[in-house]
Amino acid sequence: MKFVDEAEVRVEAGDGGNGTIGFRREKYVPKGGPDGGDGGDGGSVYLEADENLNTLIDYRFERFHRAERGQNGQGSDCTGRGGEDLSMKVPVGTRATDIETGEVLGDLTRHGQKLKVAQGGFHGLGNARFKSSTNRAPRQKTNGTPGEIRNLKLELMLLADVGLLGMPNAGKSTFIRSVSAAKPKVADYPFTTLVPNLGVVRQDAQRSFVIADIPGLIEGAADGAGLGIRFLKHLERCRVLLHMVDLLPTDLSDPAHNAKAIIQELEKYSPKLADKPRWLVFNKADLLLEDEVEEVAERVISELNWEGPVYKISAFQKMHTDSLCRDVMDFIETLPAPEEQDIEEEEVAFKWDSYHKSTLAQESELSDDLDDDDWDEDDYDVDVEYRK
Ligand SMILES: Nc1nc2c(ncn2[C@@H]2O[C@H](COP(=O)(O)OP(=O)(O)OP(=O)(O)O)[C@@H](O)[C@H]2O)c(=O)[nH]1
Ligand SMILES: [Mg+2]
Repeated sequence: MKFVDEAEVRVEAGDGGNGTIGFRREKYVPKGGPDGGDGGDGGSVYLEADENLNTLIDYRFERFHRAERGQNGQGSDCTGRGGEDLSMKVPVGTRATDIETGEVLGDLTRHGQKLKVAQGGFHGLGNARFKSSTNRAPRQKTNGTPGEIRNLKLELMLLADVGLLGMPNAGKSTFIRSVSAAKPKVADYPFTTLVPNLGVVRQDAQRSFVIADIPGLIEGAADGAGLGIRFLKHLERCRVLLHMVDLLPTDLSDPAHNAKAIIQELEKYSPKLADKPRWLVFNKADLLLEDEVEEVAERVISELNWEGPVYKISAFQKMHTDSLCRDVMDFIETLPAPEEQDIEEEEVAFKWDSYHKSTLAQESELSDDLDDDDWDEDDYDVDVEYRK
């Protein structure tokens, strides 16, 4: 099955219910006054992060999602029922973007986190609301406002602490197999990995980190060569990148050249990603004599002008992999905790926010302007007494 990490959906919040015009008509209660109730608010649409999901594939097949409309108001001051909200479950790590505006509405990074993506319409006001000292029998009401409609792009960003970067065949999947319980396919041909894999590396009962294995990059990836660079977005939130360099590529290509190509593609894709902490990891050290490993590594380091951390491992034979993981764990722990973005239940800009205020303000200006002569014959000199 194809791994789906992107989906486009249309979300429609419910419209607000309309207000209604009504007057109390009851035996022995002459001129009972206005009693048209307000409508109910329309339901909003939310995304909710669920750690039990790991793909957006369902949203490929079900594109339309609608929350309930608010009911209209009724007589006897009955307010219409509010529409039910709609909650759409998405995997942790999903980002929602408005396709029309390009605005990122938010990232769902924690289980249970909710993000409002379409605001339900506001309820309309019943005529009882428009009663004032100058207008005892108002015939105004307002309609509910339409619910928001958005076309959303959902993208699943894998949340990994560590990202593996490198040419095809460098041994990225072999590495994640040896240090975690993840078992991605490993084979001696390029582009074995077609979809990103995540593995959890456990140091001890309390300490662990998540590592992401993504498909290999090749020269020209930024221009679409190979599988392109679209998978690099999975590394955007990693804290450290491990750049895996094959010490002895089977195609006899030059490790230094390969390493440079990867760095260039990375810089082309995103300078921000290229600025992330990055460690150089030479792999397949078991294929060479120790001196040869040193020699190749030194040459690559000097050609890259590399000054960062360097490791020489054999993913296959688990040589020095434990110490690498220990260092990664320690490094992650020294970093400040990732900023807790307080985006829970974040309100998205809602154009109707001032709707009620402005209609009521307008109406009260209007009724202030009314002369006594304009009074409806239903009007009273005394306040209407409401009795049931
Ligand atoms: N001798 C030796 N072979 C290794 C080592 N690591 C990986 N290999 C071999 O190299 C080949 C490629 O390994 P993968 O782990 O599939 O490489 P990859 O980087 O995930 O490749 P793509 O998924 O195609 O990008 C396989 O035949 C592995 O068995 C190692 O440390 N030593
Ligand atoms: Mg692989």
